[in-house]
Amino acid sequence: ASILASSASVKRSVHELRTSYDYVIIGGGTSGLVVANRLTEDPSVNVLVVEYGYFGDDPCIWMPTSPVARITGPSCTRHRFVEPTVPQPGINNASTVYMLGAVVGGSSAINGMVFDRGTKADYDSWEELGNPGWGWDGLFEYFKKSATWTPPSREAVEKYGYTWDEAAYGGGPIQATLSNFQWPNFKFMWDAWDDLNITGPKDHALGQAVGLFWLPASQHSKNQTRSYARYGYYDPVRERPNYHLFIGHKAEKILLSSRSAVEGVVIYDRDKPDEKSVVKAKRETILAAGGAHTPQLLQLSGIGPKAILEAAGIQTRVDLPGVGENFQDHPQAKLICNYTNDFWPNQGTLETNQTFQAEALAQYNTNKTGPLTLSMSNAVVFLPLNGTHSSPESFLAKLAAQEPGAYLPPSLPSTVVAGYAAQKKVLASLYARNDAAIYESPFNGACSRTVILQKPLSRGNIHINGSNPYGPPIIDFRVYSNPLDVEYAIEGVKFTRKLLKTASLAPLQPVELGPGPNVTDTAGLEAHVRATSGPTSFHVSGTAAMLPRELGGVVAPDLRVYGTKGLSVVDASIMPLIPSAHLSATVYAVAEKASDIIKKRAKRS
Ligand SMILES: Cc1cc2nc3c(=O)[nH]c(=O)nc-3n(C[C@H](O)[C@H](O)[C@H](O)COP(=O)(O)OP(=O)(O)OC[C@H]3O[C@@H](n4cnc5c(N)ncnc54)[C@H](O)[C@@H]3O)c2cc1C
Repeated sequence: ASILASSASVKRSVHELRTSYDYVIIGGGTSGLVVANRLTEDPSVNVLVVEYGYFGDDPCIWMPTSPVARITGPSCTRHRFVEPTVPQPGINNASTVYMLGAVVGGSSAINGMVFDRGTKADYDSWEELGNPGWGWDGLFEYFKKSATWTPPSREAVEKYGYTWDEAAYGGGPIQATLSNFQWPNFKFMWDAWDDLNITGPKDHALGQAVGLFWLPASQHSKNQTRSYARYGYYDPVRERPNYHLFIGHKAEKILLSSRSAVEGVVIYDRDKPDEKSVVKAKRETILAAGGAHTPQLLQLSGIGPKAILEAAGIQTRVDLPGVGENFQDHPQAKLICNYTNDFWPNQGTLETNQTFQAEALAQYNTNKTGPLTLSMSNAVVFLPLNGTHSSPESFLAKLAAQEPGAYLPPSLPSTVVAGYAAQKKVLASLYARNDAAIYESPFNGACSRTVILQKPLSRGNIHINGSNPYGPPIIDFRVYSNPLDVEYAIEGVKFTRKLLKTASLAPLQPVELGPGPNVTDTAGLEAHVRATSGPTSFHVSGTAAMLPRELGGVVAPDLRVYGTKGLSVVDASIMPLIPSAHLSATVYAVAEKASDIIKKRAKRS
């Protein structure tokens, strides 16, 4: 066990807890640890965090880059929820293993460490949907408050031409940087995008995340380890006597009074589900269990769509149809290719060549350099509809003509449909703009490309299982249920093909393997897209959306759950529309802002 894990604030048994706390936070993940840190800044306030996971001190957590898990032995399986998902008709009935962090630090402990923000237009659309103060101007200070920028080495800056703008960052707990290492074939891919006349901002993080740009990682530049919620927000304050972190315990449901005020939270040791206890908050109970488990907990507590609760035998306390609906993620389509004349070494070498792996590991362990300091990728293109679709006008016309309810799940309550109608208007304007991204393709030099759909029009849902309500939730992406998402995926693959014809990639002699150069008709491309797409980038969001209640909202702009007293949500589930970015930076900013909102209302009461 680590030294940190024996800190005074860590609790392992209910007998070590107080009878009540000012705040109980459910989930010691990305958002939960931010809010706990900020609330315990006031020594007169005490906070309990209930976290299902334990501390994760394994290399698969602290070392950057994903292939490394395979190199360094035991993977992070024990620090993950691996939730089943519903087979997806849109991708030939494939189902996916859905991973989420189940460890102190939550998904920030196991994610790909891409640390980017969406565009100004992304967050302004949240405000437009009825959330004053949640636009770019209202969030920017919190993006800065949560993150610190440290430049890479001077040598790397010169070699790769890295650019940034310090104005995008403050002095916050999460460390952002770029690796001192890139694969030799990387520059060719960067130049290939350049050949397509794609330019980009000096730093994406000032609200202009469109074009070709550097993609920071949440990484400590000095020792080249992951920077995440535990290291940034928990470890530095772990000795605060007013902060209790209760690990290895699961929150089962929230108990409500007859007037729907929170009376307590039922919890149990994750290995002893029959021995239940109740913890109580005097001021607020705060849900930070993440986009899949927050709606599950609400539903198990009787807060959710009546029909779903009834089917599971749960008494409805607050009929809130939006709980678990509006599920959004970023689906990934693929262009598969190979270089005939690749450089050695490359990403594939690290994945397959054991001698090279051993050398890379030694290099990392000895002086923190080399390929293992590079997380998923440090460069990306984010692009609008215009330029990535062969006929943006026809796409926009088809979108305008769609009935809002046409491709939503059947028998969806009218408020949720109304919410989607409102989103659709905002989405139509985002699709039409040149300063909002619809297409993403991150890269590190390898030939094959993912085309990540940034503004999916399909909506999924996460419901408790009628026949086993306390088991894992049912996760249904409903990927490609809206035919325009399939159309865009096809167009995205077609557009990406242009890369392979660029002068800059010519020396590497790229060969298209999937769909294959002969596949040019829509039916063939559609078959490829459906056979090879993944439904997720592990960006679960939107399932307890911050929207007006009459639009299927679950929380108000002050993050309190409609129809309840003393209950709020601070995690990725509150995002009404998924931003065009990987989510962690936004989750940190949201949780920073949430902390201020919660502190302010405590002062007033
Ligand atoms: C595999 C993967 C790769 C990703 N890659 C990237 C990336 O490269 N860049 C990026 O920006 N984002 C990435 N993301 C997304 C990003 O990490 C998440 O959106 C973000 O961390 C979510 O924060 P959260 O606070 O909403 O939830 P989490 O951080 O998941 O926190 C939820 C916490 O609640 C706990 N919990 C859940 N249920 C209960 C319960 N009933 N009782 C007690 N505790 C409970 C969990 O154990 C967890 O610690 C990735 C996510 C995953 C899973």
